[in-house]
Amino acid sequence: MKIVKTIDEVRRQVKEWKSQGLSVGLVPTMGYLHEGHASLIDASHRDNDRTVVSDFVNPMQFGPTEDLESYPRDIERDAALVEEHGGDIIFNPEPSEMYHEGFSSFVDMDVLTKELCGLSRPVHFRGVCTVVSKLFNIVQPDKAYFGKKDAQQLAVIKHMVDDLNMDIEIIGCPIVREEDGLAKSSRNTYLNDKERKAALVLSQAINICMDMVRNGETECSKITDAMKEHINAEPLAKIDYVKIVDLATMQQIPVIDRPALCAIAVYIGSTRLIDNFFSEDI
Ligand SMILES: Nc1ncnc2c1ncn2[C@@H]1O[C@H](COP(=O)(O)OP(=O)(O)OP(=O)(O)O)[C@@H](O)[C@H]1O
Ligand SMILES: CC(C)(CO)[C@@H](O)C(=O)[O-]
Ligand code: BAL
Repeated sequence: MKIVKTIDEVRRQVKEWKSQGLSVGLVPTMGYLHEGHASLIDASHRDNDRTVVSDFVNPMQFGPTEDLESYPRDIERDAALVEEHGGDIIFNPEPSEMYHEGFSSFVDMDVLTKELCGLSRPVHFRGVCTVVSKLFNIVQPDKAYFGKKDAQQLAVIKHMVDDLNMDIEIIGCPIVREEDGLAKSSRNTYLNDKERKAALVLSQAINICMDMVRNGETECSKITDAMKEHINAEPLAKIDYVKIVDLATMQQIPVIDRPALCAIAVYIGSTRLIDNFFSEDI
């Protein structure tokens, strides 16, 4: 398992693999890897001959008041996890390698990026689409793996690949949770003990939604009201959004009468966490 810092080196390696007829999977990450990332690496290792894991805290997807500087980083620990799960390369570029002086080309998207996280993080998806396009161009994988935890991101990437005719299969992988239900996330490390307990309101609210849908409730406002009531009872929690949207467009719907996504973002203290549930997964 190699840690690679330059675009040239990744390209040389992937070309060599492809000349031998080997298939290549890509797992894009921002590092500080946990079992959620490990599940994506496992899936890629199962499906492909070789797996590239990118490990890059992408400055372009952070707003000016967000946590770019404090985002946790530990490349040695990440390398051990990637090796353990059968990854072949970690691509860990410096920002200057990805964004050379004079960089001025962007990949942006309308509609899907204007709801949910895109409302609270207006520059976020332009940064994600741009860096993921670059990673796709650098690695040219057969398949790329994304977690359903970032459900809107997964929908946006699938849409981008379709719109721009990128010849890459996008695989969505299930959310990996802590034993008590909290979705695993690198940002969970920001939580103190009290906040860690309070953070359970996210998965509990998602469970409320799942139970109501399982019991036949289709009226979105009834479901989201029950979820909001539960979250608002926790003094450390502050709702960013609790919404049910059309999975294809990310626009809010009044009734669950098509494949839908229930998505939430909640501040626990100053840490913003997300969770969700795909109606199709019931
Ligand atoms: N709990 C999880 N289950 C499944 N996939 C996950 C999980 N957490 C992250 N991923 C996926 O891993 C990929 C890289 O995500 P990222 O490096 O941002 O990790 P993260 O833990 O989501 O970080 P953050 O705390 O910044 O949201 C994304 O496709 C993301 O959806
Ligand atoms: C896809 C991604 C690696 C792009 O920086 C990031 O948004 C993430 O970690 O989900
Ligand atoms: N997993 C999404 C990366 C971000 O929050 O910027």
